[in-house]
Amino acid sequence: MRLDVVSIFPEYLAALDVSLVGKAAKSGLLDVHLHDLRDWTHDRHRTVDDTPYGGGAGMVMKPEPWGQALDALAPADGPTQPRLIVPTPAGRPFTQELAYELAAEPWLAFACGRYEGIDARVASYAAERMRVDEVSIGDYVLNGGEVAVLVMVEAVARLLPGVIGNPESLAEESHSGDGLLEYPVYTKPPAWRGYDVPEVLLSGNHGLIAEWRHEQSVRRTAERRPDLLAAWGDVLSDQDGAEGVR
Ligand SMILES: Nc1nc2cc(Br)ccc2s1
Repeated sequence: MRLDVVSIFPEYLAALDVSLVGKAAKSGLLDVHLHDLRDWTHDRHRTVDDTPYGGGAGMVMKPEPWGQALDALAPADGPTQPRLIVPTPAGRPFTQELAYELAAEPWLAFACGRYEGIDARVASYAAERMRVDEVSIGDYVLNGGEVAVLVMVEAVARLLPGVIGNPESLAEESHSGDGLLEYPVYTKPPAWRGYDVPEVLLSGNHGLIAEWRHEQSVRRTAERRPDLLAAWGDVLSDQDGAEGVR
């Protein structure tokens, strides 16, 4: 997968060279290209923003640099086009489902907005030749799209075949196929500061363990994300809670 990221702070994306994503890049699974939007400005101050039409506080990112950046990294007469992702608080929610969808794309481009956002005509211009998704990573406002890109790139990259060691671990994560939150996990020692690992996990009875884990997932989802529980009936039992038996 090729990834292009355009930002006025490309150094913000240096984190993509670290850890799992960095390993994927070094192994050739990811081909990451960072671009400084100011490379497509032509005035002495390398201006990328201006005051908003219609008034209001803050500044808006000018369309010209973005248009030239998109034309440079994805020429209109090129053989293929990227899928353009524009992080914005006003976007569609970024979900695990969307992460899987993006992981299937051969080429993603990310446009990192700053200030009050990017002139709306840029997305319209881009949509003439590439798929454009304006995406939100949550109902809060950041100072720019760079952090959102780091979140989305990590969520997408880890789904690429060969990036994480044990693909089986993807199946049981929160927000994986069954729509439930992940069950609580434990490791040695069996007793720690007055907390014991739930007995069922030490039993070796894989059927009981699977049943306990499912019930814990449902319990957690009901407590923390009842909105996700719409598809599940009340299968909670009155077994010991996940905090362990004191
Ligand atoms: N939650 C989010 N906040 C922001 C702010 C700006 Br400015 C650009 C993108 C995003 S995504």
